[in-house]
Amino acid sequence: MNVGLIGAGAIANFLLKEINLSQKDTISVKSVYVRNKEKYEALESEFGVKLYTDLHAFLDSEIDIVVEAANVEAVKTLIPECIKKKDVVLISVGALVDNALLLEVEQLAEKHNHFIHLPSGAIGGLDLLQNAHALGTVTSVSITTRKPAHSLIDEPLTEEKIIFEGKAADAIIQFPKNINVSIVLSLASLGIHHTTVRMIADPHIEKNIHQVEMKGEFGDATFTIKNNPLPSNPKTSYLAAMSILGTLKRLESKIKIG
Ligand SMILES: NC(=O)C1=CN([C@@H]2O[C@H](COP(=O)(O)OP(=O)(O)OC[C@H]3O[C@@H](n4cnc5c(N)ncnc54)[C@H](O)[C@@H]3O)[C@@H](O)[C@H]2O)C=CC1
Ligand SMILES: O=C([O-])CC(=O)C(=O)O
Repeated sequence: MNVGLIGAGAIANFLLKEINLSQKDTISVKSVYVRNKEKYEALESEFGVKLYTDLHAFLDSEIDIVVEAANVEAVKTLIPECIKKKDVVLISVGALVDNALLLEVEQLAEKHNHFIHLPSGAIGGLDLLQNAHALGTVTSVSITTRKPAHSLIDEPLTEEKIIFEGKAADAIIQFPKNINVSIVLSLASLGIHHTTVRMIADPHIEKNIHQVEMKGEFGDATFTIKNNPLPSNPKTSYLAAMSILGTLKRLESKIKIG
């Protein structure tokens, strides 16, 4: 499977390194869409990829699937065109808080017979949640996210501080780089207006910790994920980058688990 990447930041570099240099399987990154070619030209020789600044040339290059690893704005502006030509993997899932965009990409995917894959990112348990909601009987879903204070706010803290309490729909607007996980969690069951988010800035931790709680007719479940940060962007968890690779590997596999 040939991958076209959008973005050349922390997650994109993880994927370039792990897929093109370390992995010995059938996945390969061939093309990278960037806004500034000069800035990233070293990637071409380092990873054997071709850089593009023209979206259509990127989409017409030798790729089977587009992986977005940029930001919510890039999803809004680029993904509707991408989905007309290719399957897409999105990690800046927060963009889909915009219902008009969600409907647009869903309809385009239907019309052009492509798929939109939303990796679990920095959390887990989405398989369980979707199963538990197969009859529409999940009744509550919440996520408490605790991150190093400096990842979330500029204000210096000596003690932990709750910086957000409310619904996922509002959390992602206030923290578009930090709480994409709440939107994939929302899309997996109760939606952005019924999924509860609490965010805590903690000056005493190094990890990105997400606690997900769900209840319904199935029973209840709690997951705590203590993520190591990605060194090149500590706001982002290592697992979030890995989840894209996991999604790509599952696409290749003939046995689908979960
Ligand atoms: N779903 C999840 O669980 C998670 C999602 N994320 C999201 O993943 C995305 C990428 O994260 P990182 O790699 O850590 O961020 P980063 O800031 O290291 O890299 C983003 C890159 O995208 C580039 N970019 C921005 N707009 C672009 C555009 N229109 N076209 C091409 N390139 C563009 C930037 O120049 C930058 O190099 C962010 O939106 C982040 O919020 C991060 C962690 C978890
Ligand atoms: O990486 C994480 O721990 C979560 C994150 O930034 C996001 O969901 O946007």
